Amino acid sequence: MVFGGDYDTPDAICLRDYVHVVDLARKARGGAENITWRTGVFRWILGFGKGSSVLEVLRSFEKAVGQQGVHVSLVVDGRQSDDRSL
Ligand SMILES: O=c1ccn([C@@H]2O[C@H](COP(=O)(O)OP(=O)(O)O[C@H]3O[C@H](CO)[C@@H](O)[C@H](O)[C@H]3O)[C@@H](O)[C@H]2O)c(=O)[nH]1
Repeated sequence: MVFGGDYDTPDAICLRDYVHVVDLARKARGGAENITWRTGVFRWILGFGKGSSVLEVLRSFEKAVGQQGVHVSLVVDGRQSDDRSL
């Protein structure tokens, strides 16, 4: 189920700045190394710097596992109440 097909985006689907879990882990480790010599509260915002729609992510998934013949059927439903696109 894709939530919302009426966003002001190229394919009308909500955008997020998705980050690969390995990149996230690397940055988290880098951040942890940094705080060993600092005090206080720190906030890091991690992003790839490019938005991708839920639809693009699903199509990329299909392509990545395409040799197994995976196809994701999509149903576009209404937006989730508090969902906002990039
Ligand atoms: O079955 C699904 C699941 C998600 N989505 C959409 O995919 C996008 C990403 O959804 P989700 O993975 O739930 O992430 P966010 O909405 O970005 O929320 C995450 O990021 C928020 C801000 O950091 C946190 O508060 C939430 O707990 C955390 O889930 C959104 O547009 C959803 O509407 C769908 O279309 N279908």
